[in-house]
Amino acid sequence: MLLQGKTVLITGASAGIGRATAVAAARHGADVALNYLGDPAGAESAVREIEAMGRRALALPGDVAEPATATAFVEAATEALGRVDVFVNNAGICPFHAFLDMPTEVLERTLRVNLHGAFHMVQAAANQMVRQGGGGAIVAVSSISALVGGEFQTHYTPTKAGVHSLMQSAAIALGRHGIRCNSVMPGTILTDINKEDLGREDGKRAAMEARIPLGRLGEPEDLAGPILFLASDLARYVTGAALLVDGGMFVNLQ
Ligand SMILES: NC(=O)C1=CN([C@@H]2O[C@H](COP(=O)(O)OP(=O)(O)OC[C@H]3O[C@@H](n4cnc5c(N)ncnc54)[C@H](O)[C@@H]3O)[C@@H](O)[C@H]2O)C=CC1
Ligand SMILES: C[C@H](O)[C@@H]1OC(=O)[C@H](O)[C@@H]1O
Repeated sequence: MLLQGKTVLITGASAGIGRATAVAAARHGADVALNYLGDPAGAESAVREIEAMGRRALALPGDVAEPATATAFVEAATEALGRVDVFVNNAGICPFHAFLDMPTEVLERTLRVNLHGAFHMVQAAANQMVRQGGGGAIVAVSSISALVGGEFQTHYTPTKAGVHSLMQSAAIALGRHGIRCNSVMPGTILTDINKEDLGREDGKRAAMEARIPLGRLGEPEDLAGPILFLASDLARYVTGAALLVDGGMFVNLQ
């Protein structure tokens, strides 16, 4: 039990990595507040799964691109669950698009959800942790894409580098309050975000798989362990760090 009696808040938790992490946190003894957008069925099924383990859970809708969502989420979660021990910034989008004709609205939406959303959410969670005292842990879902490029991700990869950078700077700003800030960098994980891209007929999925020394694409549950480790006291002296969770894809140059 890594998070016995702790309260964990997670954004984008109705599906994929966020949902898997929410359920795993409950399995490790935490009560969980889930933010989501546009998928009430996914969020409610996660709540039921968590409650079946005897933990408390609540799902709150909200678009992380709106700054007001952050304070509303943290306030509602704190009122319902009492405090915020762990915050996981996970919500994100990746609408694959070519660079030369990237629509401004696609660029701006991606920046607002992935980067501005992360900033406002982390700030709101950190303020609650400072108010209540006792420290805390923040884990952001960055990406291998913070380190390497993608032809159809010129709007997306800077947001993932930005999230990683946000954790580094926040680690300095919040260390005096006992709040640790780290990021995970997933490789390619099978979720809704890339279902269409990996289904391309030019063999994209096979090409990605061939780069991975462990021989398979990731599953959402592969991220839950590393995120919970960074959130837990096992990582009590880890802050400002980034953990690649990619089956070895990044180091596989040749
Ligand atoms: N799947 C992958 O290969 C990788 C994913 N990531 C990151 O992992 C995070 C989670 O993505 P996945 O689980 O893969 O995708 P997903 O599409 O399964 O889950 C994304 C979640 O974020 C929510 N969301 C999207 N926009 C939102 C908004 N404006 N406000 C609130 N919630 C919103 C969705 O409703 C969903 O619950 C993202 O930040 C993504 O960039 C990073 C590296 C690799
Ligand atoms: C959406 C992509 O398939 C996924 O997201 C990332 O951050 C990495 O680029 C993965 O391949």
